Amino acid sequence: MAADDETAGFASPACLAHEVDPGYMGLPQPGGLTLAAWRKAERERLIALRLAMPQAERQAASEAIAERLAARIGPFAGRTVSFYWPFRGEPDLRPLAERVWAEGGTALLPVVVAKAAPLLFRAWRSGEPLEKGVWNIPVPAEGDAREPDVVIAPVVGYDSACYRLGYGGGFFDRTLAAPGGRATAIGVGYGLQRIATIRPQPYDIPMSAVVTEAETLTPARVVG
Ligand SMILES: Nc1nc2c(c(=O)[nH]1)N(C=O)[C@@H](CNc1ccc(C(=O)N[C@@H](CCC(=O)O)C(=O)O)cc1)CN2
Ligand SMILES: Nc1ncnc2c1ncn2[C@@H]1O[C@H](COP(=O)(O)OP(=O)(O)OP(=O)(O)O)[C@@H](O)[C@H]1O
Repeated sequence: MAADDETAGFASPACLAHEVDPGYMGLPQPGGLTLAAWRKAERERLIALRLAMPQAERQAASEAIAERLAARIGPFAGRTVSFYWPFRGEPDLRPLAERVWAEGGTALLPVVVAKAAPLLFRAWRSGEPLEKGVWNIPVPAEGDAREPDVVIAPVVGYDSACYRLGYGGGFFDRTLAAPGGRATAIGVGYGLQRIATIRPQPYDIPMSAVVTEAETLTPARVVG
């Protein structure tokens, strides 16, 4: 009854461990997998699903995503928007990066400086030199570090609360959590990458929106 529900003067229990996914502490999950093993298996499954999409479908979806993104972010003039060099079947948004330049904005690409460190961003426009960075990802060969106003983050998986599952490096989470960071993060992916929950952890930062070919999802509601 009510008396049993009383917290006896405490605003919250002394230990919040029960609110954290047991996998975060390395404990086994109900399904028998640790959080890390579950995420690894989900990543492999979702990347395979994405790669199985026919190229023409990925292309059409990329164009639809670009349109939704432009509507969500624009106008671009005077703003810095970070993109990414697509791999493993990620949506190709490079034409949108060109549009950002054409409309007076600045497109950036992320650079992995070191594992377990925040990303750095450099301006890049089609035709400018790239070099191979960590994991052979092409990155701008030169240029000062720039601060993005908007970070477009490709998802491996996402859920209805706009949490993003990435490749497991924690790069975007660290970048968004870095002191002085003020970027708006928008996740992008295909609808087939949606899962019931990414099993968010204390370090996971929700995206302000996730844009797919079919919808623009925000943590509170679907806006279009
Ligand atoms: N296109 C694109 N560029 C991007 C990102 C992205 O998600 N997409 N990133 C978003 O963060 C950063 C790179 N993040 C990455 C993180 C892990 C791996 C990777 O291949 N990891 C190995 C495992 C490494 C390990 O366990 O230490 C693997 O998956 O085999 C690649 C890129 C910056 N650039
Ligand atoms: N702000 C942070 N500070 C320190 N460690 C962090 C932070 N964010 C994430 N991590 C660490 O990074 C690791 C990977 O995180 P996670 O599984 O969320 O990666 P991801 O978001 O899928 O990867 P990515 O962003 O590279 O695509 C976690 O083990 C976590 O401990």
